[in-house]
Amino acid sequence: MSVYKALTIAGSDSGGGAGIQADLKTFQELDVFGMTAITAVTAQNTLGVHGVYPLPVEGIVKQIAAIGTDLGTDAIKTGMLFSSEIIQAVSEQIKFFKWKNIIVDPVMIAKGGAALLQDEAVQALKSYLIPLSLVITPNIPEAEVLTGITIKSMDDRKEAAKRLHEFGAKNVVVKGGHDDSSDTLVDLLYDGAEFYYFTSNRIDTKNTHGTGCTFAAALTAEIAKGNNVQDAVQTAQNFIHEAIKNDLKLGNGHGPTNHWAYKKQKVIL
Ligand SMILES: Nc1ncnc2c1ncn2[C@@H]1O[C@H](COP(=O)(O)OP(=O)(O)O)[C@@H](O)[C@H]1O
Ligand SMILES: Cc1ncc(COP(=O)(O)O)c(N)n1
Repeated sequence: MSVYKALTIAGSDSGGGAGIQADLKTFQELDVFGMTAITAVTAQNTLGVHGVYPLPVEGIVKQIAAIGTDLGTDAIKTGMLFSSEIIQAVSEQIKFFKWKNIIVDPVMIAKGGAALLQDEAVQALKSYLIPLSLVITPNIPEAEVLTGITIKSMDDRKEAAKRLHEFGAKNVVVKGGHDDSSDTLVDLLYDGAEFYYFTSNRIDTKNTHGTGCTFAAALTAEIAKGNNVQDAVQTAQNFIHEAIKNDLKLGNGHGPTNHWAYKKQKVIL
């Protein structure tokens, strides 16, 4: 039996719904062996972020090197990277180990508004990490910050996707969760030649903590298993859809999604 592996380089969410915790749960559900390099510890729950504690860059580099010099990985997901120093160091490690299947979720702001990326680090994302990515998965506000394009329509989103491709991302997914103009939700994929539209029904819930992390982790797991980007985006959308639809109703604020739901529903079918 082949064991496929994925490494997540991201922040820890003590509440278990986003960050490293969401990534590991998603990898496990999709039959991929998960490994971690933690960039920052957050004190967080469904009500918000109560503290952010970045790790020393040396400690982050050592975690990545520990994977690179022994276990290896089939794909990497990056999430909360916090500072330009961390982004540079992570990018150098990715180049050093010649890793290719890099999925960049350009995490900037938590749902409650707390900054998970310093403002000056946006340029480092563009200069160092995005050019190494196989797929970048911004939500609409993140795509706006990265490109400077105000996104009001699908044409604006396509323009932003093209710009992100010019920055060096081989594939761009501009996710549609923040466009509440319709009940149909569209995640847009651009591969440098064509646009692909992945549609789903919008679910009316406040429990969307960690949706972006979970979507990108599912995409990473599918790439780790050797699937192509289009199929991986479709599975990621199916995974997050089930996770949101079958929410767990935990906590008093924006609750986590249900990482068990996709697999359970597949077993029942
Ligand atoms: N209310 C919702 N109903 C169904 N799917 C959703 C909903 N909100 C987000 N999604 C899906 O979750 C994923 C993350 O979307 P988005 O909210 O745009 O990103 P982020 O969580 O990074 O802000 C996307 O695949 C999107 O289609
Ligand atoms: C450690 C960490 N990483 C990422 C997010 C973004 O999650 P969301 O999907 O809620 O925007 C988060 N809240 N915490």
